[in-house]
Amino acid sequence: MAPLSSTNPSTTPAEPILYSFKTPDDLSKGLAEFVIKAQDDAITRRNKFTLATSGGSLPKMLSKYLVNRDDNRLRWDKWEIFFCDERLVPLDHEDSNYYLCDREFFSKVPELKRSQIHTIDEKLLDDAEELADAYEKDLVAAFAGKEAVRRPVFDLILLGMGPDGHTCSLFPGHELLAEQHRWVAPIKDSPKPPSNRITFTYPVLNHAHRAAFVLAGEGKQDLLARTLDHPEEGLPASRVRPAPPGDIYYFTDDAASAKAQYPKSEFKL
Ligand SMILES: O=C(O)[C@H](O)[C@@H](O)[C@H](O)[C@H](O)COP(=O)(O)O
Repeated sequence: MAPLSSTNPSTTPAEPILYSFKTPDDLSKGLAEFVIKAQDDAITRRNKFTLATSGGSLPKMLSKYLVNRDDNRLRWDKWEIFFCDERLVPLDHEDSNYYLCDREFFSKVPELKRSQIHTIDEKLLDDAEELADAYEKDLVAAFAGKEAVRRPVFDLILLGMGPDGHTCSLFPGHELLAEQHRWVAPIKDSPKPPSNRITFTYPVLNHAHRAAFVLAGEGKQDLLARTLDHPEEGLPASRVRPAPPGDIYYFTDDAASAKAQYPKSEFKL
């Protein structure tokens, strides 16, 4: 695999790196190794690891080989977790991405404190604008360092991809695809229910150190081929191209990558 700490010296975003694993289980194993490497790099650099996660099928695949390890490689106390998008429902609602991630992942890691997980403010559920602004302020606070924060630079952003090519809550043809200022935006007309959500925007996604899509199963074949082989279509997912020195990865199983012509890279750390 390309070295995670490699710097891309040009101003053109790096080309996507596609890893295809034989089975979903192999994918989960590789993903866990990748996350641990990203964690280690981040801790070496800044003594903390900032991760943003999505909902959907991702949390389950992510947690499989990260929880219940006996090798002490995970430095949970250094993790700071955000959500790439969130639905405007209470945190104990089945539709909540936090709820899903907690069920599949966080609750299985007793070392992870609730204060390390940045959830939406439930008091603001009736006001999507205010809620998005409040979540953006959380980002500003978390990324404020010695230098003024111009963009939050996540160590790792983990993404899913919906059947229409959406990622986070950025949907094809939606005006939010053009958002250049807000880091977190409300969306009141999400075609995927529930309709009220907040989402990271491209200014956040495209400034990450590394972003990675995770997709498994035959159902993703056409979508992955469209995204990687036809970026000119401009699907929301293919617009995730972090600025240098950022990198973009695709973690798939062989079923999902079967139709993509895009070259696969050998996965090695
Ligand atoms: O809140 C959401 O709706 C998700 O964050 C969403 O962006 C998800 O990642 C994709 O829809 C892929 O979902 P699957 O992994 O279930 O296909």
